Amino acid sequence: MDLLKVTNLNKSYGKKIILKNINLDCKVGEIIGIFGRNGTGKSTLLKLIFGTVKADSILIEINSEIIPQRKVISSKRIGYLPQDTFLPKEQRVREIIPLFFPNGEEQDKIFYSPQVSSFEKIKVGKLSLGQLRYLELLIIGSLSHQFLMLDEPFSMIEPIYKDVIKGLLLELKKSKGIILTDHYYYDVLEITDKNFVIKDGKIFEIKDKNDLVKYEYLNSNE
Ligand SMILES: Nc1ncnc2c1ncn2[C@@H]1O[C@H](COP(=O)(O)OP(=O)(O)OP(=O)(O)O)[C@@H](O)[C@H]1O
Repeated sequence: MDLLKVTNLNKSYGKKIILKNINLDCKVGEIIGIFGRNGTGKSTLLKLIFGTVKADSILIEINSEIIPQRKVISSKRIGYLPQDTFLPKEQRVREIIPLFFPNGEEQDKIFYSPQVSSFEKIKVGKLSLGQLRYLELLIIGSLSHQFLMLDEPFSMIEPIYKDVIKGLLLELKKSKGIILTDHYYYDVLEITDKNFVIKDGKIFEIKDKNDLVKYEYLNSNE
C-alpha cells in the first residue's frame, strides 16, 4: 500500500516556533484528521507538505522515494484543497470541468457524479458554499494525485452537502490517502481512521472526543 511519510518537519516564523519535529504518516486507504486551536499551525502543516510554504526542515517520502519539497507540486503525487476557493467565479460549472479534464470520459465521471446535474448550468460565484466545496473536491479528487491535503472541507457547509462530501471522501480513500483539517470535529471524526491534535507546536495522536478535551481543543461541556 502506498505510504506518504513526513519526518523531521520544523517551521518557525521569526522567533515563533509553529511546528516542532513533526512526524506524520498517511497510507492510501486512510483519512487522517488534524485538530488544533486557531493559529496552531494546521494550515501551515498542509502547505508545508504541499510545498507552498518553505519548511525550516522536512523530509517527504512516498514509498521511500524522497520528494524534495520544491518538487512536490510538479511530482503530481500530492494534491491540495486550499481554505479559500480557487475556481473562477464568472464561469459556469459546465465550462470549468473541461478546463481541468480535456478527456471526455473524465469529464463525464464528474458530470454524472451525485448532484452535479442540479448545478452544472450555474456560475461558480452563484453556487452555495456546499456546492462549491463539493465541486472543488470532485475536481481535486479526480486528478491522479495519490495523497490529498484538504484544508477545511466542511467549513460553513449546509448539512446536505456535508453528507455528499463525506460520501465522496470515503469513496476517494479507496484509491488515495487523505489528510484533512477542520473545526467541524463531529464531521471529521465520523470519517477519519486516525486523528491528531497540534498543541504547542507538537502533534499528538488522539483516540476520541475525550482526548480533544484532554489536549484543550474542546471544553469538557462542548
Ligand atoms: N506568512 C506568515 N508570517 C508570519 N506568521 C505566519 C504566517 N503564516 C502563518 N503565520 C502564523 O503561523 C501560525 C499558524 O497559522 P495557521 O494558519 O497554520 O494556523 P491554523 O491552525 O490553520 O489556524 P486556523 O484554525 O485559524 O485556520 C499563526 O500564528 C499564524 O499567525
